[in-house]
Amino acid sequence: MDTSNSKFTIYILFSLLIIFVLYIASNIARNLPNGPPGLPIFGNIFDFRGSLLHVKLTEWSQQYGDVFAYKMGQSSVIVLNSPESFNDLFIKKGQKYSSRPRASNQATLITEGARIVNMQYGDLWREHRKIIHGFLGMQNAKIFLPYQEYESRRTLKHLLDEPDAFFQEVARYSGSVTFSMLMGCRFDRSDAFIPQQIGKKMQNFFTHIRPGAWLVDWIPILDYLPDALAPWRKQAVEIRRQIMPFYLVFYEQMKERVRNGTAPDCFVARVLQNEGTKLSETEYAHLIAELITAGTETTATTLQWFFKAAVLFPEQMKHAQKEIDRVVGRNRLPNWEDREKLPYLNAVINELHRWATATPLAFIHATSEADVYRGKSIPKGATVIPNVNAIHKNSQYYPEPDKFMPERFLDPRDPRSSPGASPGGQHFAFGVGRRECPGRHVADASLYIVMSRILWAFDITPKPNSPPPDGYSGAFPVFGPAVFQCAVKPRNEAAAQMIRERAEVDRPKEMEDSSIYDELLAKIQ
Ligand code: HEM
Repeated sequence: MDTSNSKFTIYILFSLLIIFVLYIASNIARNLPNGPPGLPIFGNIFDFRGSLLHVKLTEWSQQYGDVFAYKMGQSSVIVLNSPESFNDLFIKKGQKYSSRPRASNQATLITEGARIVNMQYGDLWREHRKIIHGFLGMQNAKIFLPYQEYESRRTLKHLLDEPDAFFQEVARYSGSVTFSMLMGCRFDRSDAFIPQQIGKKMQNFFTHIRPGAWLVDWIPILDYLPDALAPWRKQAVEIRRQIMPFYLVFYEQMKERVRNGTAPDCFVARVLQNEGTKLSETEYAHLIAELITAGTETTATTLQWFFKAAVLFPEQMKHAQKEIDRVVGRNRLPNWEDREKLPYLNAVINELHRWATATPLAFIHATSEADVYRGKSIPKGATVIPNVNAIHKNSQYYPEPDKFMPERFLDPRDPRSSPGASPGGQHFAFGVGRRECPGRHVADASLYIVMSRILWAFDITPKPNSPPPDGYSGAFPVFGPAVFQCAVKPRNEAAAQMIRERAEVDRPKEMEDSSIYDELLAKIQ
């Protein structure tokens, strides 16, 4: 090797050493919570290759404890993995921990800053949340009941006619409940076009707005490049163009019908008629997109997990069926009044949220002020991840976490309850604190009525030689089970007869059929 080459090598090694020392020193000076060591400049970016975020973070929680930090490029990410840290930070210090990450200009190009799910904590978020609460709050959620009641009977009929289509049918059910309320229209077929599209649009949307989806999210200096050298900006606008025209069809159509007096009585029409609502056109369109997506996908996914739980844990489902038969009898379907007499079924619903959490990381939070927690610094603007999955899968909080044990959610006075088997009878599937899911009461009622009736009417069993595979379908933040098959058979002929008799009666009011949108949607595909 000649001397100039060896001088160059020494120079490079020395520079790398300096960068490394500065990186370690800056981390020590920042006094972040401990966590996995990363690379200078890149942080832990390369640690996530080939693994799902919630799986990797749960692995790390076992190594680094209930509060740890890691680096994505220059940004700090704090991960909370225990009910105590959720309580201390999201609830007691909700003022500081209820924002969303600011890092992504890419996400802003896609959402136009108008989606509540990734809105900063502040006035605009409050305004959107107020409108949503008016629609979904505990009291208002009651106006959903007739739709849930009717659509759940339609689900029984569809399962009777096409038992293999249960994956699509639950998407139809939850989409139809949401659309009845939002748009005054419903879906009649399990393979209806709109619910399937909502699933696809949602995946495309979240894949590209989640923090870290783009390299520039983690290396913000790249954002100073002009448009000609930053093709990712054009890509973000293109993603918006793939998603928003679908939702704009519903918005524009309803606006027109409100104008000419032909709109059905529904939430979107009422919001558009309300002069007091202070949203811009863009915000309206995104609000509708948001509610359609959030209302449909999460509930549908939870119901897909329910079918999987039924296949894997037949004994627990038999217990629930026995309880339903005892309380309801075999001469009518379960109804709303039965709920308080069905503690085991309620425990099945809670355990379902725990065992297979549809949103395993809830949604990503960020700090709006700097803070100190357990002697460690949490910077202003840090990403904070509620790792619900790590709590739900931790045997310290839920012994034998892989088992489906509704007993952990029974009242401790119930002799069947397993003592100390859940922290305060709680799960965290809807998030906690100020960003907690505003749709949880609606979701809860949707799940109760359809699950109680499916268990009343059907036995769900494995198909010979096709056990459900492990793994997931979907993408951050909503994960369902990998597609599987099962047998869905009426428990007896009388149950099948009851399903047929009750399928069409007592329609809540004349709903439009979603096919009125088909022609408009076809134009934008
Ligand atoms: C089983 C069903 C559901 C699950 C598991 C679920 C779960 C969640 C979770 C984990 C969050 C994020 C909480 C956080 O940031 O900490 C959330 C937010 C949200 N959910 Fe749900 N959800 C469900 C149903 C619904 C329904 C039916 C609606 C509306 C019709 C809805 C509307 C929303 C909205 C608008 C937000 C954003 C709130 C904000 O950022 O302030 N969700 N949901």
